[in-house]
Amino acid sequence: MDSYRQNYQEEAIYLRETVNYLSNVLGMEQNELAASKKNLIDVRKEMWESAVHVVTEYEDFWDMQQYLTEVTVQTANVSSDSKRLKKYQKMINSPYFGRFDFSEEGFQEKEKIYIGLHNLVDKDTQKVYVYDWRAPIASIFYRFELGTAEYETPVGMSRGKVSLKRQYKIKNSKLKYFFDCSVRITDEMLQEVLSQNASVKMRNIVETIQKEQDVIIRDRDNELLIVQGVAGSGKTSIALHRIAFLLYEGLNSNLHAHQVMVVSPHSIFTNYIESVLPELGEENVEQTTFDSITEEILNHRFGTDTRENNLETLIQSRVHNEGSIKKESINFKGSMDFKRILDRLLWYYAHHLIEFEDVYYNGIFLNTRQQLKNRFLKNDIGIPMAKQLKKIETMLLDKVHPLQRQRLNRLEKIVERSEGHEFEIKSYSRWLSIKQAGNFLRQIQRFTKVDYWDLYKTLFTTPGLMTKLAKEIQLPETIESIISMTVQELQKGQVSYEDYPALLYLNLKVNGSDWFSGIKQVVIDEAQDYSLIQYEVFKLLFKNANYTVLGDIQQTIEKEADESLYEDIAAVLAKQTMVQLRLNKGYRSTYEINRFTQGLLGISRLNDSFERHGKEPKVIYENSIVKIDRGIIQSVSDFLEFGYESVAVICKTQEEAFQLHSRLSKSIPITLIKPQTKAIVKGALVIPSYMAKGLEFDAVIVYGGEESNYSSLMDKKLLYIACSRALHQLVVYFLNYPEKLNLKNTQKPF
Ligand SMILES: Nc1ncnc2c1ncn2[C@@H]1O[C@H](COP(=O)(O)OP(=O)(O)OP(=O)(O)O)[C@@H](O)[C@H]1O
Repeated sequence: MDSYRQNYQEEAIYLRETVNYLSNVLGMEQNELAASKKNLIDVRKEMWESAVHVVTEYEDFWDMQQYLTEVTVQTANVSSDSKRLKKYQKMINSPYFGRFDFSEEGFQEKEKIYIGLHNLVDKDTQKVYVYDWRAPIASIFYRFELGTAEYETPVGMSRGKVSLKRQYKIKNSKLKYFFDCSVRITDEMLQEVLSQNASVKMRNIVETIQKEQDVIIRDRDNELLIVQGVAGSGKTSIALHRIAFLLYEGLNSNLHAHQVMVVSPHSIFTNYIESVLPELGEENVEQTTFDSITEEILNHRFGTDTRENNLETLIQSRVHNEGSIKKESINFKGSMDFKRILDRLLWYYAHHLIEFEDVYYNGIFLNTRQQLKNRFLKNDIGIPMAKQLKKIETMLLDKVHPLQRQRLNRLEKIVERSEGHEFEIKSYSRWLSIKQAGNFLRQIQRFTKVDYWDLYKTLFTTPGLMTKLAKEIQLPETIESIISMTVQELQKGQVSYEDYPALLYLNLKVNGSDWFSGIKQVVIDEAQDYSLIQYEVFKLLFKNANYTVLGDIQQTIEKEADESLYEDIAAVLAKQTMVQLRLNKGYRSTYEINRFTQGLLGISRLNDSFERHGKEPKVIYENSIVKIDRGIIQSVSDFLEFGYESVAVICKTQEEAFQLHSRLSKSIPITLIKPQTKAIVKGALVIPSYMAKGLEFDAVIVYGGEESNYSSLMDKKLLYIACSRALHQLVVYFLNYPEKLNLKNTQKPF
């Protein structure tokens, strides 16, 4: 018998043993779940039949409480039993995907380590059938070639030798094939995974995690992990696998899914990634977008301007002068300089703009204005301003309280003497007393109430205040235009999108925040899209959290940014330990598409890309829109016919997408993706470039329009983002020849 067949037989036997054990476990788990469900029903029934339904005495309450506790315990049992059952059900289809043989230093025996989605251990014999991919020893599989290897254990590094690495394809509990990979996880498996169709949901990559990705996933030493990764390098996938890893680790350190927050760019993205963790056997974590944080904390006070609206305005108005002021305004209002000005505004307000008054109650002296001011400014423990002022208000009201009683007595005497209220002396006096107390409260609230919105308006509407506060800070040359643009908007009662982070910052500084204080881990994807003030807001919101921040400088569109952004982010978040890592290899697109997209940005030294080959991208230019439309319709039909499941026609703006969709939809079924869209569907769709960020499609058709459409650097980045969404095929349509873009592979000269 040749060695492959012999190995095959051995592997088939091991798989059978594993599946048999799993089937037994599944049977037991099913029984346990059935038992715990029955217990829950019994307890509920007993509670309904025996416990009192109306609590009248303390004993009733006690009785009820005991039932409720029992119901809670049984519900938790059902939930954990069904979670375990699901885990094993998922495992039985494919219990493991990899193996390596490891001889640990100091031990004779060679261990066969099988790696799968979860641990599988025989409770009686302690035999480990499968190790969870997140277990410390499993890191060897992802990081080491044949030969010496090491992994971290709670008592230090453990070293040894790897003598075999093997990968498996197991489906429906049957071994399809396996192969040995002497160097690293072979490209063969990765080729197969990457050549599949794109899905409307992101998938897990646990079988093919690459070494450099594994380093990021398993980092435990740093409170802040920053990753710069090129398009398609796996940043989002890794972020999610990292969460799964941290939750696994968290079994000991008590990290739970509800303590993890993923900040996503938009709700389509939220929907796109939400199945990965459940696929990995973990509960879904909290997800939010900056826009929903804004809405929630600012309590819908300023309308509903969204990031998408803002981008749309910015991209469309670029050609006009207001575009550049708008851009300057966005840059300035998101900068650390502006944050410093806001800090000074808060200081200035506290020291100069709160008009404390001497306080009397019915002629009785309570406090001088100076006493109140001193008390307010002596804020050793940094209580937020609004809370500090509230304390002063409470102190004054406490002083007034006993005086109010005396005042009521006096009022009763006065009312008694006056005409017209003989039969309502008490109630009328009380009414007078309440009215006077209200007046007193309004009087002190002239200085104890502070509104972050008033503060912000003051900054822009008080002549010279911005310059005064900006001492030694370099204001933009266009500051006067920015101020007058802002004042005009404020006068119309409008608040621009770029004002939101500053308003949030002021709000959180003035009122304090306990909104997300329970969050222990924060993942910020598309990190390049947030301004430094937004990071200041994150820092105030997620005070007690560690951060994983992932971005790609090449995909920045609102502002000019370089890699110093990451240093700035690190400075803002100010964590004790941090590391910055890079992912330079793109996995999403074919080699040809990768080369093309990088050429768009004029990158001379091309980033690495995984060598999966496909067709060269095409650039087609036509001399009329009608011909372009006809071409797009043909391309969409060809791609769908070929078997691609997702074909995206990417336009620069929403406006363009809308127009194009209304023309195309007369000839083919095609979906328009709008800012309100919550989820991507299969088939053909039209989508604006900035909404396609983070997503991917089998084939991408870029509607280029006029060449001038993509002439500025920001536009080129939009084009880059659009093109880098393609997995297998890319076509770009232009109206007339795009001279300046220096595109290769142009076809169809007319
Ligand atoms: N190790 C891997 N094994 C299999 N697939 C991978 C691997 N790494 C990345 N991929 C695939 O590459 C594609 C891109 O991954 P992902 O979206 O996470 O990249 P990204 O860096 O966030 O991209 P972008 O910045 O362009 O949005 C996905 O289809 C993902 O499944």
